[in-house]
Amino acid sequence: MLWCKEAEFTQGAYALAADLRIQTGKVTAVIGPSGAGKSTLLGGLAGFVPQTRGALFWKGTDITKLAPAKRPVSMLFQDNNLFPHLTVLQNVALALGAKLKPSADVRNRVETMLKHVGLDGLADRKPAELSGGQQSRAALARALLQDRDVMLMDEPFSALGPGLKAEMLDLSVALAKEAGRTVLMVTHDPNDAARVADAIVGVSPNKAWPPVATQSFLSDPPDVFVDYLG
Ligand SMILES: Nc1ncnc2c1ncn2[C@@H]1O[C@H](COP(=O)(O)OP(=O)(O)OP(=O)(O)O)[C@@H](O)[C@H]1O
Repeated sequence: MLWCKEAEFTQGAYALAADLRIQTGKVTAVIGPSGAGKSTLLGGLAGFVPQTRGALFWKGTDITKLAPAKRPVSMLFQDNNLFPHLTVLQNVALALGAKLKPSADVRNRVETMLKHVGLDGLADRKPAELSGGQQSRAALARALLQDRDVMLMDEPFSALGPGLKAEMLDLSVALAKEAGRTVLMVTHDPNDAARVADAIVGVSPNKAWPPVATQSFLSDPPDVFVDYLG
């Protein structure tokens, strides 16, 4: 379980309170109005946004003070964070702490993962030689190879067209589940949540609410989200 115990995450003048528990191995969608604090929540869990109150536990271990790189968390962002001067192989191999000339073993592991995400044969291209969807796949491969228990997705596919966005979301969730990950994904689309999420964390200004089963949240939303869901 990922437990935000009476936590507060703060960016400048903005503070988000979160007192909630996320179940291990489940997919949880994070939804709520623009500017409410969804990215703040994920950034706080990843350790990029300062935690100013409370504690954060993963499977009973206090990770509140751990630096981002030491947390059991991988993150997929909208900009993919691929290094333009590195090949796909080198970018993805970074997940394994590999140097610029990966060993044969690392190359094998990366190429197997590239096959999983549909990038077979593209290991030696640079990011600029890939389509937007292929770049997303490379970032997904890197996040999956990182082998961290929790995968945070902050709308990584929102720049893609609707069909590809849905396909990438489904692929990410399927592969993350296969790898036994716990997934938190920000989305603006309740249909995404309905399709892939077990539960929904609603974020209203300054507060992230405890998760509610997806169907209950969508069919009978908590009062504070009724207007947002329309
Ligand atoms: N670096 C920062 N410094 C100060 N305030 C910030 C910073 N980043 C975000 N904020 C503020 O924190 C609040 C929450 O922002 P956040 O990006 O978490 O919202 P969001 O729900 O993810 O929004 P969106 O759906 O538009 O991406 C906003 O009021 C925003 O202006």
